[in-house]
Amino acid sequence: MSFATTIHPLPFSGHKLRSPTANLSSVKQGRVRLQHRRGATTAAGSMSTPKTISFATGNKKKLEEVVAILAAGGTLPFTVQATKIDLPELQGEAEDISKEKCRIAAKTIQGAVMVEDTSLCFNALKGLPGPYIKWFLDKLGHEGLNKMLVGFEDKTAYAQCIFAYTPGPDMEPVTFVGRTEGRIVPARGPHSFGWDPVFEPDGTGQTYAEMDPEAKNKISHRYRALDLLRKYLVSHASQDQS
Ligand SMILES: O=c1[nH]c(=O)c2ncn([C@@H]3O[C@H](COP(=O)(O)OP(=O)(O)OP(=O)(O)O)[C@@H](O)[C@H]3O)c2[nH]1
Ligand SMILES: [Mg+2]
Repeated sequence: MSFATTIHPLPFSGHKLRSPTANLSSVKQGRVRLQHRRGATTAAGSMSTPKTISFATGNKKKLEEVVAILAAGGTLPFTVQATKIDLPELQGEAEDISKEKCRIAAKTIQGAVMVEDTSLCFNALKGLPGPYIKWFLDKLGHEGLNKMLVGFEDKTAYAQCIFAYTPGPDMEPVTFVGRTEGRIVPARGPHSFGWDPVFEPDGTGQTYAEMDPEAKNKISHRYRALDLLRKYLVSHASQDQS
């Protein structure tokens, strides 16, 4: 399989995606173009990777990281298009949540789509808050997340990202799980993204919030899951570009 080695990350809607102050509405329908060149053979029919895949999310920070991770990862034979959708916060097991978000997004978009769902799992609490971290963070804040573990010696936790991808509505999504192990600590670093200040990945001595974005994007739960999805999409890409 041979794909071009050049990558052409185009800004999501007029460069605004890279700005921390970017408005979500400004990234609607933004895109990163990752160009391909001629290959040799054709991959499997209806399941081959489409030329354009929507990344559906309502979270601009996720979008920024996904763009940066894909742009750093080399050539891709498809274009990723950011699509702002208010996806429901579902209940259940993390993988089922991600799949269902994907089905809903594919039905809404009527096309190929990827989504992700992120969990923050405390080992002392057998994986909770997990996919419900959004509400726990919202209601309790960083201090409250720490207080949840006051009665436990075990402060270890893992950040988990599950990407779900489908080539289109009516097709079963496939999922890709990325985990980063760490522990919950009192908040350190800028408060620019969710629970980043209270999660310290193992072996780094820094919270996600204290790390350079490039450093986070090399070890993060999101990077690990997206790397698996990227490899899947590349391996399923049609190489017949003539
Ligand atoms: O500090 C953080 N570092 C991260 O790397 C990260 N990734 C996600 N989150 C937050 O964890 C919850 C997941 O919920 P979530 O997956 O449903 O996301 P969401 O509702 O914001 O977007 P989406 O569902 O439209 O894609 C939400 O509060 C997100 O803001 C993060 N916080
Ligand atoms: Mg959500």
